[in-house]
Amino acid sequence: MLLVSMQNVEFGYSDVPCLHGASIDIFSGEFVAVTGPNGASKTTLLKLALGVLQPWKGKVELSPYNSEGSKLSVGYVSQQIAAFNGGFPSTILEFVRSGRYVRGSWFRKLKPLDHELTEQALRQVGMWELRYRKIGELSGGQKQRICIARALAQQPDLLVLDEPSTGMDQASRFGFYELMHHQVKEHGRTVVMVTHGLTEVQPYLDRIIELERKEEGGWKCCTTTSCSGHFAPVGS
Ligand SMILES: Nc1ncnc2c1ncn2[C@@H]1O[C@H](COP(=O)(O)OP(=O)(O)OP(=O)(O)O)[C@@H](O)[C@H]1O
Repeated sequence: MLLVSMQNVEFGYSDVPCLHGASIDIFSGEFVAVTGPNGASKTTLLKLALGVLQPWKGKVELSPYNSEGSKLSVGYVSQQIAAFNGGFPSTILEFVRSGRYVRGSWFRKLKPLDHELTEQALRQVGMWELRYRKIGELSGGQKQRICIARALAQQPDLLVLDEPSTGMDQASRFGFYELMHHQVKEHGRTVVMVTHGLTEVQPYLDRIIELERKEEGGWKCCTTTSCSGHFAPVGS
């Protein structure tokens, strides 16, 4: 099922264009990487796909429904984790649990399932033991993990991640790729991830979307490459 469709999109900031002729499709149940050099408009592409930005020209459609016909839920982890400075007052547990409010009203009472999914997400990213720590005291890689946990706790149909493995050590990165692969293959989620570490993650992917500079005037366009997505976990 087609979740995101972008056709011939043009976009820029103020009157400076940065994306030209961008056409991509994202299907449910795919693990897709978006790659390209710094400033190639990868973040911009994600924001357009999610409807955060509106294209100058062309068409962007985000399906309102998932493959089961329910309302599509989207988890987004942005690049801006530096916002959690030393004074950020929440604990890890409170922050990740707050993701559960995204499913339903902000004023509803949390149920046992909400606590269960919060714990599960924190365990998945290896941060359960640190759950009472203040966010402002965490390292960059730890902050990244709890942002991922908050998105996972929402059980999103579509998970959109902007350079999520930044600040993670190598072992953590591979654990993270495996976790995302599992989310796609076992839970039917769709994962779209901006990355600069393509070589590492490629065995886990179904597809790569690449942003390239166009020769005439620095405009960008997309090419897509299919991958095997046949990563086999150790012991399988
Ligand atoms: N809010 C903004 N206002 C003006 N220009 C912007 C804004 N955000 C991004 N840009 C410009 O748009 C272009 C694409 O930026 P974008 O952040 O999408 O690139 P990126 O591929 O994600 O980069 P990186 O790999 O460095 O994170 C860049 O030239 C950037 O300077």
